Amino acid sequence: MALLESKKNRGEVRIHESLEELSTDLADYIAELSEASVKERGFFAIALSGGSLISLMRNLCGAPYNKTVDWSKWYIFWADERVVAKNHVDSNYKLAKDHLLSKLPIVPSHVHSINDSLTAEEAANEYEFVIRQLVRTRVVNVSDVSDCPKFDLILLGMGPDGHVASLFPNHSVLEEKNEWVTFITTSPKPPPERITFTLPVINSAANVAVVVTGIGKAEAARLVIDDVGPECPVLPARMIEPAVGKLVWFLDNQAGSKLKCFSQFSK
Ligand SMILES: O=C(O)[C@H](O)[C@@H](O)[C@H](O)[C@H](O)COP(=O)(O)O
Repeated sequence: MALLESKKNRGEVRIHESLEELSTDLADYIAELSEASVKERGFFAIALSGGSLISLMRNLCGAPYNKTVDWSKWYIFWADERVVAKNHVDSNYKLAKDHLLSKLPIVPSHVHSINDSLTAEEAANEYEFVIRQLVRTRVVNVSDVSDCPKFDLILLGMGPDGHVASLFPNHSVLEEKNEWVTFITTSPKPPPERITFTLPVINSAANVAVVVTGIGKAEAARLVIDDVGPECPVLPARMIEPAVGKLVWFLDNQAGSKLKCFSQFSK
C-alpha cells in the first residue's frame, strides 16, 4: 500500500494493490477508530453508506476483530438510505444486515435505520429527530465548530459522477445548510427516493473515509483528489472538507491510476 498526503487539504490517500489489501486496511482502520472512540467517549457512532463499501468491510467479521472490537459500544447509522422497505433488495439496511451486521454481535437497539413506512420527507425528518435525541445523550458526539452531530466515523462510497451518500452533482441538496438529514425524490441512480446526511453533517464528523474502487471511477477520483485547478466541475465528493476531522481516501490501484501521485507509487 502507498500512503500519500494529497495537495490542498484533500486528506490522506491510501492506494492499495488489491481489493483484499484494501479490505484488510479498511478493517484495521475502523477497528482502530472504534478502540480510540470507545476509550475516549464510551461509544462508537458509525454511519454507513450503500454500494460496494459493505462487502469491502467484510474482514471485520473475522479474526481478530470479531474478538478484539468492543461491538457492544457500536451505534450504527446510515449516511444515506433508499426509501424502500427494509426487506427490499435496494435497501442499504438490508445490504448491511445481510453481509455485515448479522455476522457481528451488535446490540439490535443500537442499529438506527430509517422508518420505511414513511414518505422520503417524513423519513428524513424522523431520522434527524432520532439523531438529535442521541446527540442530547452524547451517544453521538456534538461538533465544537458547528451545530451538527460529530459522528466518530462516516463511511462513504463514490459514484463515477462524483456523488457521495445521496448527494448528486448539480442537485439543490448540495446547498442544504440547516438540515442534518434531507431527502431527494429524483436520484439519478435508482431508486429515486432517498434520504441523506447533508454536507454540514459529513464535514462535522471526526473521521470521514471514502472508499473508491475500479477503473470506472479513476477520472472522478482524479478530479476530486488532485489539484486540478479552477476548471474542475463541482463534484459532491470534492465538497467533503471536514472542518476539524480527518479525511482518508481508500482506493485500489485502478481507481487511483489517474492521480498525479500514482506514477510515483507504481514505479
Ligand atoms: O446507496 C447508495 O447508492 C450509496 O450510498 C451511494 O452513495 C454509493 O455509496 C455510491 O454510489 C458508490 O457505490 P458503489 O461503491 O457500489 O459504486
